[in-house]
Amino acid sequence: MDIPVLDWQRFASGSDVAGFVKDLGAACRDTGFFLVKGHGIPETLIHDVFAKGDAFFARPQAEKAALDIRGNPHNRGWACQGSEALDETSGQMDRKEAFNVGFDLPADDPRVLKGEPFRGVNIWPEIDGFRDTMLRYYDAALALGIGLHRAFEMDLDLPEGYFAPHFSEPMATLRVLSYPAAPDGEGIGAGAHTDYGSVTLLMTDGVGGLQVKPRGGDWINVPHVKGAYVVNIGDCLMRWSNDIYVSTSHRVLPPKTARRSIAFFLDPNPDSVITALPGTGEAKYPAITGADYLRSRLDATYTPKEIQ
Ligand SMILES: O=C(O)CCC(=O)C(=O)O
Ligand SMILES: [Fe+2]
Repeated sequence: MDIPVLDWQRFASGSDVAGFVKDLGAACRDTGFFLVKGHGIPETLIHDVFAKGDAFFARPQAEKAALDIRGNPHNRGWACQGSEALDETSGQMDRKEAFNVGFDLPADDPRVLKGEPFRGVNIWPEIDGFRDTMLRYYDAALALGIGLHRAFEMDLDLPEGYFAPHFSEPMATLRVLSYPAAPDGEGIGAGAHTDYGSVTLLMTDGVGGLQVKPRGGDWINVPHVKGAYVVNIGDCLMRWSNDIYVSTSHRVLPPKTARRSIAFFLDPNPDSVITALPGTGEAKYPAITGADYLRSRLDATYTPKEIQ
């Protein structure tokens, strides 16, 4: 078992579409983890997201607390140290903090006014260029995630464009993460979990700690390839593909030196109905909307603690 490195240019340039789709399909069935290089997202943009994240995490607690995610019904804002346990069975809280940006809508959007699930406005710290950088990155990562679904649809023998209407206004979340140095090695950076959505695009700063546990195997380190995304299949796509693709458990060990990462979780539109894709056989799971599925998973992750 290994984690392959796939070159997106083989698909995007049209030079080796069939070969890329075959390799991608194999990875999605094996561990659901692969690295993607040649993605075309500018290094400078990635650098800027890290820098804006650093600037935010360095702000005083009181300022960050005004953006607390626990007061936000739409999964946006700041998740402080000790607010989350990705492994909700471990009794251990994750040693990390994070900031979430969701699908951006104006305050007067009718869905926002009606309070539809996951249809909220983003909340922003007062940091020059923060909003603009995050939204530019959000759009670039979304385009790549949608592109990957074009390749999934070829691999799964779906009609061209099958996934597009499910990702027209998706519940995608951009999340910048900061893991403090933990030289004591105690606890966990991010507890063992599978991701909830369709696909996750993860960029790290190269500090180690991310591990994956293939089915029937032991924990292995995810290799770092500079500039490449770590991409993994989430539970929603596993369910949607009727278990043809797999999501795999992963975790982040407490790092010796401070570690940062940028996760982009691509979930479908809230009202997308997730039911076994055509041609995948008898459905193993009942149909569920994207919003109901994501909500059920998020509720398990956050503690019911009140905001202090
Ligand atoms: O920070 C990382 O490297 C991975 C984080 C992760 O797996 C998650 O937030 O779902
Ligand atoms: Fe994850």
